[in-house]
Amino acid sequence: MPELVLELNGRTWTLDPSRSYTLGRDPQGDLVIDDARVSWRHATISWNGRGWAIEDHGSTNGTYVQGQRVQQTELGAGSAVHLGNATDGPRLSLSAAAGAYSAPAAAPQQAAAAQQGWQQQPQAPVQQPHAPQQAPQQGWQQPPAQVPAQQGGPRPQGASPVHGDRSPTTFHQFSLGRVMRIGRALENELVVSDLQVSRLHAEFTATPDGRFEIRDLGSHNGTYVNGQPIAKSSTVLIGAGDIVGVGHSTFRLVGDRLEEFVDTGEVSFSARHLTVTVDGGKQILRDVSFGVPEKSLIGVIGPSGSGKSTLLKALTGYRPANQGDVLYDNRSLYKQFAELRQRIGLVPQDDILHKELTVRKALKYAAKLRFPADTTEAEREARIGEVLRELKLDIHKDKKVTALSGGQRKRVSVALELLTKPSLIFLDEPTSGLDPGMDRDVMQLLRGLADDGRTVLVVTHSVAELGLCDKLLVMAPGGSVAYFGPPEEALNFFGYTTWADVFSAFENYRDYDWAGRWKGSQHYQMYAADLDAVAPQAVNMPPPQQIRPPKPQSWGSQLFTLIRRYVSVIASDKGFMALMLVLPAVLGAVSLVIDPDKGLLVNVNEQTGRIIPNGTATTVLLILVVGACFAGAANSVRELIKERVIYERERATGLSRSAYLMSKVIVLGLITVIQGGLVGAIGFATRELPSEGLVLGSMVMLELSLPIMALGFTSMMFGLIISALVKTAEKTMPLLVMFAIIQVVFTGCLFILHGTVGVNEFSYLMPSRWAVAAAGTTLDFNRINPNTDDPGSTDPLWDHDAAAWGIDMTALLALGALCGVLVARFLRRHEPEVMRK
Ligand SMILES: Nc1ncnc2c1ncn2[C@@H]1O[C@H](COP(=O)(O)OP(=O)(O)OP(=O)(O)O)[C@@H](O)[C@H]1O
Repeated sequence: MPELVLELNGRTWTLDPSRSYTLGRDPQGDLVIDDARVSWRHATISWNGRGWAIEDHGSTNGTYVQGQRVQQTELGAGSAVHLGNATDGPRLSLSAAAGAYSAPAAAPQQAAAAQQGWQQQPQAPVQQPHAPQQAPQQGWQQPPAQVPAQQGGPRPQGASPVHGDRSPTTFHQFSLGRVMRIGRALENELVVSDLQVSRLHAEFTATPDGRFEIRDLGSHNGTYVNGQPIAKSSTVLIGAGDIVGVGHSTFRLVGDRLEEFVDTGEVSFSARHLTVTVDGGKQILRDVSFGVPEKSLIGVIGPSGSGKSTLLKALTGYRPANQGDVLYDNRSLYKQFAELRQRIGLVPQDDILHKELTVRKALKYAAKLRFPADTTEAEREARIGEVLRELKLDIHKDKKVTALSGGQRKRVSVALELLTKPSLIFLDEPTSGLDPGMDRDVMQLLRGLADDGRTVLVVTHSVAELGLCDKLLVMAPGGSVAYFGPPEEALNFFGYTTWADVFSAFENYRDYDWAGRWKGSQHYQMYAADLDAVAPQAVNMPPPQQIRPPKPQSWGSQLFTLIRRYVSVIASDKGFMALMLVLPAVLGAVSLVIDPDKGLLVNVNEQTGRIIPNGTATTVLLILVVGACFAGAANSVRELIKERVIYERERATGLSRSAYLMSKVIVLGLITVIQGGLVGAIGFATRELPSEGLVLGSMVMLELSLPIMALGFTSMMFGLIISALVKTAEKTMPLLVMFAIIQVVFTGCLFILHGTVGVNEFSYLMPSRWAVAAAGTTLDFNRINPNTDDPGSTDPLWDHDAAAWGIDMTALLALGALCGVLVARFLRRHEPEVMRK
């Protein structure tokens, strides 16, 4: 095979045709060219079977042969190539090798290069793919060869890079007229061992007329073509260059072969010109660009309000930037959000765990919600075991999350995100509130995660362990970049000895042009200039229906899991359970002290035949109604706010809003209805009641208790509204008290509402009004509590007939349903922006 000798800056390499060579500023590349005009991964030189060729990887400043910018061209002895500039960019001269290729010959050159400061990757043994065997009768073939996905591996002829300059992991050969099914199950022609993939996920068909199709087989996590999801069970034609995504794998057609790329996490990541503008035109993130190679840990620091959280939201797509792009493995995150979102893990500042559960249970429910419905319990358990071992949590797995230290708890949050093997992990202040030892522990954990083949970005306030990061991004007031580069050079860059000084400078010179200082620096030239050279572009996200996350589980299955998890959480909190019983019992019992010997019947003066108002009945009903209102609302008022962070994260991973809400309504509804029953049973048990009800005949006590139970339910729904509206849990208590007092006022027991224009109509919005009315129809409230100001006038809501009882109950429950609709709307406000559909 013909070798080529490459000469650059007076040094020479004998190129081996069995591998390719990456050129660029990336220290991990084969030929490292430290020139700002050269891109991080600029180009690759490889033997294509016929000759040597150079291929540009979309470099900013271009690759030039004979003064012409080239994308891909063949090279021969005597060729000269300039990188970054046609005339004075670094020049590669190529000449024929003197003798036949011999592997040892390369070694001394490598050693020499290393001594001279040139970094070359050790020449890892690379398996050359064998010529694929054509076996049409057998249909699809298993891969003829496994090629390690690493830089510098051989690339098949004619293929252009899809994922940076990574090489395909595997090739699959196929023949016309055959079908190749992809899935997790062993019976597929192409088995993908990835829990994100359904057992029978999709199938490629090579039609007899030479076209190729991909058909989704009703997969849980979706099949994607060029980052866009295809409809469930639909078929789409694919052509050369189209990328089909299935779980962590992507496939591309090259001739009659299918190249498979498996995302093992070792992918590059960059942000270009990210700018976020809020209503009113104010920019809160300004032109942020940075990029890192695979396996990087990036620290982000900056003073309060410098846009760190905004940046995190832009990078994760939670709140996409208005301008710029985020490139994941050279693919646009925004354009291909539907597919790439599944590769992102986000650990918010607050723990995304139910603290009452044990570590294992918390992970079990998370896995059940995030993995496709067709994963078995054993598969999920196995993955949980792997993650627990990886994060050294297996000894704590049966402990409740509350019993763990802050650092361990953070580990569990990370473990939860790692379940689905994300390649990019973002953490928002994971060490806030931790002592210095735990801070180090968490940062070392992140270092390990990056080293194991992931890109990890951590926003932090703690500067003690920044040295563990590969790169540091310092944000300046106003949301612009003040520095990006190695952490050890950062203080020097700012000219201070401590970070406290740097932050003081940010504070004292808020209007200083920190971004201008950064852009005028050498560090900028070295670490960000080439990313910035691409013109900023406006963000055009696909329509919301295309970026909706797939629902790995059906609605019913999500609901079932959520109910089980919620019941587990409640069951593990014995104090709460006891309170739920004691509260209605006490509220019911206090009504017994009110004129204990008096009943709830109409008082008629036997001599005169006139009706005497029965104050005991109105007071008892008032107390029971207030008890039910209070118990119902108190159950739910903290429910959504305390789980908001968990909800936000789970919503981004495909949780259904309505399934979530319904799980709360069912569990809390059941609890409040039982509590209402208890309040009614205690309150009415010792009282003299009418002998016949209007609807349930002799079951008068039940007929009277049903409005109390329904009131408990509707009050619980009001509580959920409060919980969905407030920003902090502390605000719920005053609102709960306010709600209960308003209910007292509008019961109709304290003053006559009927006939008071405006007030009466307003009272129709109050659940207590309808509950008192429904019980009042049975007790005949128009006679128990007659309108003395306007004798003879009666309240139609209190009419002593079954129809009035039915209307009152319907109105009460309809109010509850209306609250449900409102809660769903308010919940939407707390979802990642891309989820608000
Ligand atoms: N939706 C919005 N509308 C208007 N201004 C906003 C909005 N979101 C954030 N801001 C403002 O943008 C700036 C950056 O906010 P951001 O939360 O990203 O800062 P931060 O660096 O994360 O701060 P901290 O360290 O305090 O969390 C702040 O001044 C904030 O008030």
